[in-house]
Amino acid sequence: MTPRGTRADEDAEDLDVEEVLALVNEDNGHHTPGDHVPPPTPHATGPDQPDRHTSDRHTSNRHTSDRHTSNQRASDRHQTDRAAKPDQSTSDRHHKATPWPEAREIAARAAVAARATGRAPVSVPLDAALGLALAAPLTALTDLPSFDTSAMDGWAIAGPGPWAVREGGVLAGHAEPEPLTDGEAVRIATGARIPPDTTAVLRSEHGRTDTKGQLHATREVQQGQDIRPRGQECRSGDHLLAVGTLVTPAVLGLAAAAGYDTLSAVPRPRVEVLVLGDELLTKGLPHGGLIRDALGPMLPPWLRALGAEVTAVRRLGDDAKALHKALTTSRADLVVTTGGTAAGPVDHVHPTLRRIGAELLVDSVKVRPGHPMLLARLKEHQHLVGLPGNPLAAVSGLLTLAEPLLRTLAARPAPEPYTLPLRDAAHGHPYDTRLIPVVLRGDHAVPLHYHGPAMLRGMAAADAVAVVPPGGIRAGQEAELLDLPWALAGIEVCFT
Ligand SMILES: Nc1nc2c(c(=O)[nH]1)N[C@H]1C(S)=C(S)[C@@H](COP(=O)(O)OP(=O)(O)OC[C@H]3O[C@@H](n4cnc5c(N)ncnc54)[C@H](O)[C@@H]3O)O[C@H]1N2
Ligand code: MOO
Repeated sequence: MTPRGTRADEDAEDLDVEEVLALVNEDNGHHTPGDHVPPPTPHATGPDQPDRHTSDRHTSNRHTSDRHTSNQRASDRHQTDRAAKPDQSTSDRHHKATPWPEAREIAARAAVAARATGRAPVSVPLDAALGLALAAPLTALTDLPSFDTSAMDGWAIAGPGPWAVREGGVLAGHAEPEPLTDGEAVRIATGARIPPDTTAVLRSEHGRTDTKGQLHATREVQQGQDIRPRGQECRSGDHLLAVGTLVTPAVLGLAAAAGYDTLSAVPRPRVEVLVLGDELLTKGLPHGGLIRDALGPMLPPWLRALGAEVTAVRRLGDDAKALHKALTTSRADLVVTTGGTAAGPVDHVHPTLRRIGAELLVDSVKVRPGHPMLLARLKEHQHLVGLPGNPLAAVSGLLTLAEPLLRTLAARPAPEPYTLPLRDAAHGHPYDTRLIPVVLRGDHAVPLHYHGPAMLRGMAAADAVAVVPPGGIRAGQEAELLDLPWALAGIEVCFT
């Protein structure tokens, strides 16, 4: 929604005065000749500045780093500058910005409330249940195995050998065979029912028949060997899986084996995507100031990988009326907008939310890129995530707000947090969390270049995203990592 020519390039985020100062402080004055460092100017943040360092809930060793301390000094200096010349509008925006970890918690909590009141479990055929969370425990509907089963191809035998071999044989799927008598054997296949009074199964490679047709064991036979007794894995009524278990391919297999045709599951949250911006093309090359829409193709599969059912992707241009109508008529659990979150002349998201009386739960986040992202409650069970238009900023909004919200609505388990050392240093923002695409190489994460807010080049090559706390991370220092939904499983099996 950026009217052409009205706004400076946001990639200049990397030249933000706060950050340049932080880098200066990190270097402790060791500049190479010709370094250009802008002089301190009146700072663009609000009077809550000193609290920022303590309000972020990253690991404590990061907070106590030298870098942090030097940033604190930079912050103190900014405080003085601000006192001399406050900027009210930007001050307000920074003042209300939510720390990154807290924004994620607010998104998850909003979904807990919506899920508790608004989302009944559904009964889903097995072939449609992949990726859903179980809404009822999986309880065995049968014994498994449901009959005594041969574990091997060979002979069912009764008593000590040699054995007289009965005519015919028993195959998997046959009805219950006639009982054996002592000294008798019958050919049997893996998975076939064990005849009553069988004492063991002799594998085909462990038996030989003599010229009179008598069967001899070529090694010692143990009572019950290679018989899978009925109920070995579970008895009918046994609890197999808990409520909330993610339905994976293996869960589908177990459910089928245990007798299920349908599963009671938490439905996928329905998500509608509204792509805003008159400047967007859906095909061909950029021309005449128009650019390709990168978010329309990227968001639906990403949202599906996060557990959503994408019910519609609509391109609304920069049309406040159309946005108002779309928001007031949507029946989705979550509306995701792209662009229009800032305060430009055609940024209609905030005015429209005000107009419809939506409650802003998060109104900008202390994260780079993507700080103008927002979360609003439209109705009791309906939320809106406003993603900034810059493509990597939109990814940041997905990871920060949409992921915890959708995961919680879908009742999926939270991923286990994990860290890896960064191979190279990652510069941080002085006050905000920074999200940087990384590739995983051995036991290190390697930060990628091309992570400006308008760029997807780094993210498209990434395995994960590193969470860089205020002040940055030194080479070799551990960084929290967020997995991308396809990185571990591969795109075809990320349960979309
Ligand atoms: N005066 C200020 N201007 C801006 C601020 C600020 O704090 N003060 N924040 C900047 C930041 S940070 C971001 S991020 C953007 C967020 O802007 P919007 O959410 O209003 O997004 P737009 O202005 O509509 O677009 C921004 C940028 O992204 C391009 N875009 C939009 N949609 C798409 C899409 N679907 N595919 C590809 N590219 C898209 C759009 O053309 C713009 O270039 O605001 C800054 N401004
Ligand atoms: O710089 Mo904005 O942070 O592009 O999201």
